[in-house]
Amino acid sequence: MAEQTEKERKMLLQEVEGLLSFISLPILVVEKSGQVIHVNPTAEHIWRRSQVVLLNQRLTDLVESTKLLDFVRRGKPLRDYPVEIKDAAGKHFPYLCRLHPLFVNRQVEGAILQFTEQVIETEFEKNRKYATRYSFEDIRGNSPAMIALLEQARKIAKSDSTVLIRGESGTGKEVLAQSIHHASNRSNGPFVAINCAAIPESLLESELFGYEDGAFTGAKKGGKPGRFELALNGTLFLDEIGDMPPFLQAKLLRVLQERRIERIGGSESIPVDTRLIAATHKDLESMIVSGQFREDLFYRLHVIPLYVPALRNRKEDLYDLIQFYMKWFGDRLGKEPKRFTTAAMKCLLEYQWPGNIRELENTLEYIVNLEIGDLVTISSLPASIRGDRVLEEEQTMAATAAPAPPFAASSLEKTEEQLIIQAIQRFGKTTEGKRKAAEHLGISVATLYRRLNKLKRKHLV
Ligand SMILES: Nc1ncnc2c1ncn2[C@@H]1O[C@H](COP(=O)(O)OP(=O)(O)OP(=O)(O)O)[C@@H](O)[C@H]1O
Repeated sequence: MAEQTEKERKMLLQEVEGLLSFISLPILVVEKSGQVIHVNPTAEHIWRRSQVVLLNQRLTDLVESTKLLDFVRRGKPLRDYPVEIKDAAGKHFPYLCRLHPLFVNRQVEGAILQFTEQVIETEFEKNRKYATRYSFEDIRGNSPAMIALLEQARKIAKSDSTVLIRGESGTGKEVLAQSIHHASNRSNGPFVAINCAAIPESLLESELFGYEDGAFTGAKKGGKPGRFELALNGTLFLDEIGDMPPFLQAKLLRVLQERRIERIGGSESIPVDTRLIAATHKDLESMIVSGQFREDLFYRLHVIPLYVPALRNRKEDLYDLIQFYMKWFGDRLGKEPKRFTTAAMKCLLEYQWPGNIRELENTLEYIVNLEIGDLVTISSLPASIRGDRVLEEEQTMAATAAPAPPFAASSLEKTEEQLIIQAIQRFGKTTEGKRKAAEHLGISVATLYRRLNKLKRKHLV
């Protein structure tokens, strides 16, 4: 009988070992005391110790965590509990631990622990993170300025020379940079972007060049590659280069000259195989004169200069872009495209668009979201765009609805007076009422007060 039980126990042990060997994540089985009693081959690989050595270890020798052993003893199941594993060389690596407690007669006897890498991304995730969203086909615009720009950009896409893209904010500089990468011989490599204005100076250096283990207080264990390294065989997009601090301008210049980098706190010189595209909305020439930007760096970057025109300088493209975004947001939000009154369209076409395509995109998203039926009038446009023009449209609409009166300045004036009187009757004469009336009419409060004073003089209000 005892012989039979012993045989079954041995079989069971072999089954456990066999099953564990099929699992590609590192597994430790521990007793309540923390003594390791089973490991799988992946664990040997992760801890860089043989099975025999691991079986003589205790959990606290292998995993850095103040609480894990306590959880084992209490039989507490865990999912994604952050710990650090310690390898034979004493290096620490962040992992997430899953704990499955083992009970016999309701008493905790041990646990199965499974570990998953915490920060190391899969190739798929890496590629998705650094993939481009845009290609030349996505860039809309048939104005002569855009046609010339796109022709030039397509021509230089295949070369490895540094590109400097200039243009106002929101004109599409990053879209162009991505399209160049997409059409280049490096399109299978990553497109890594960094905004030099958005990252604090103190972090920008380590983000760009990376660092070695222990390079500074707070540095991640094991070090970290910088964006230059991440962009290997791909393109590095340095956005807002005009905001790069002087000491980094000097460092970047050296990298461009030597095509090698060194991580902070490291001594190894790493070759840089990445194409550089820089962009800025700043006037670098004036910055050179005022000593804020290095002239030598400017010439290193200015190998292929491209200029993206502001939207107000390519008004030929506006109508098409408005229709495009109306349809695009309509499709995305499941809404029918709306029509514009002539005056509303005129207003959009005459507006100066200081925020360029980004502002246009936001405006169309706003309009598509409005619950106003299918006709967009001036009063549905954002106040910053319609300005004082709402009256103009209401007058035109009133004029088309009623039999056309003989045009006279006085009739226009009367319509305007009527609209103001109606708005005041509707919202009231209080300060809040006047504010609402002004908003409804699409004019500033100051303009409303001026008009009301005039009406008061005529004893109409
Ligand atoms: N030609 C274009 N056709 C369609 N959409 C465009 C075009 N150019 C830009 N866009 C859109 O405009 C928005 C702004 O583009 P992008 O971020 O490339 O501008 P930018 O010039 O890099 O801005 P910033 O200087 O503020 O970083 C993007 O959301 C993009 O979808």
